[in-house]
Amino acid sequence: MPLSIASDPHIGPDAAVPDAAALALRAVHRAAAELRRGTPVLLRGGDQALVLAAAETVGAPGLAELASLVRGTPVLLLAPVRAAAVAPLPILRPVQEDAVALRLPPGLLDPALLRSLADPTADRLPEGTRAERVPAPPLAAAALALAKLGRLLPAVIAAPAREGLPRPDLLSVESADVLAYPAEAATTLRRVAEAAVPLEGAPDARILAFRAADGGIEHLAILIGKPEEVAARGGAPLARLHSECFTGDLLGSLRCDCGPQLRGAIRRMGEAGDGVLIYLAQEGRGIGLVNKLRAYRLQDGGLDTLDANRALGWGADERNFMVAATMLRQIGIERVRLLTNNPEKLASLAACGIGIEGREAHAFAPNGVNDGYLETKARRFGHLLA
Ligand SMILES: Nc1nc2c(ncn2[C@@H]2O[C@H](COP(=O)(O)OP(=O)(O)OP(=O)(O)O)[C@@H](O)[C@H]2O)c(=O)[nH]1
Ligand SMILES: [Zn+2]
Repeated sequence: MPLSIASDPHIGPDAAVPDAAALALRAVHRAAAELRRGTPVLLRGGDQALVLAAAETVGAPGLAELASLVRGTPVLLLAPVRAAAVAPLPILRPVQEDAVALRLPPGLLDPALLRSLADPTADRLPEGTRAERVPAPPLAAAALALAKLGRLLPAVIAAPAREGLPRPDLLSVESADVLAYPAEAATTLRRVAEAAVPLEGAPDARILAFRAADGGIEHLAILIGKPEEVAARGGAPLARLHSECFTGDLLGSLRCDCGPQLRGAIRRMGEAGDGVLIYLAQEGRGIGLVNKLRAYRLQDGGLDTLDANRALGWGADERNFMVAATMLRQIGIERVRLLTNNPEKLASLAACGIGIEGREAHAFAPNGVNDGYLETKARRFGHLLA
């Protein structure tokens, strides 16, 4: 039978015209993908327009394309902590701004140098490289936020767009849409697949996959027993928000406690009979696997897990727990007993409207490698040890 769009009850008469929110998500996701492949994009806000490319991915062709699209000399936008490392201020004063702009000496705009300025784990900066601080252009904060949405280092080369843009091949995105993207994307999460997957220690398990309209990676809910029925009876099921950790969850890395926490939560829910584990595609506390590996390099050089994130230009914890709250609500769970040691997780989930009926400690003994990491989580993130 030929496919008939009109017969699909989910596609109404206006379906050919995506609404403004869908267009905004689409534009941001496409723009982040352009940055990932080293292509310039146009960032607009009010009467301002910046052309930018990611320092980490841009090659010589991308830089030449950028130069043809802008007026003036491009500047390098960096997160303040990274800027302080490559262009220290003469006197120490508190850094207030979201982004710092650096002007590079003429003729020094080459991809390898940009990468060295952006990435504290890349090749050392050539001796005598001088970068001068200049006022950051409008939209600089949104420019860095867009790079971060692409899981790239927050480091972009940027200049005001030349008159007459946009060009048809240049992707354009609104700065307000970039800043609103994480919360907007979370509201569009929908269930797309479900199957029983018996697990060791919890044979009565199902996996539900949730996809957002942004085109991003799916988040998963692992339901053990019938937590939605516990909720329907007025109870608060055991719940765990677990952020993806490729190294710990899959490979059994000893650097962190994620593997034992993941399997321990499943075992505990299996013993209790019911529970829900939200498995968030927010690797490395939201910075992505590539940046987490960079953070590990910095930790091997003496920084702790928090300062390593900051040295890369990221915040200490970049996760968005609105995703978890939306998924829980769609499953029918409004109140939980949360397995966690992290007070920030409790506060964030509560701020997203999920009732916290109690906290269940979820600590595992150090393994001889992750001792410093656990100690840092307690001392600097305020993790509760019992
Ligand atoms: N950036 C960064 N991420 C890390 C590091 N070590 C582990 N992670 C990530 O941290 C996340 C694990 O955090 P969770 O276990 O969900 O949460 P938590 O903040 O430790 O709080 P708990 O609920 O008490 O476990 C995973 O995404 C890991 O990939 C690190 O050194 N740097
Ligand atoms: Zn881990």
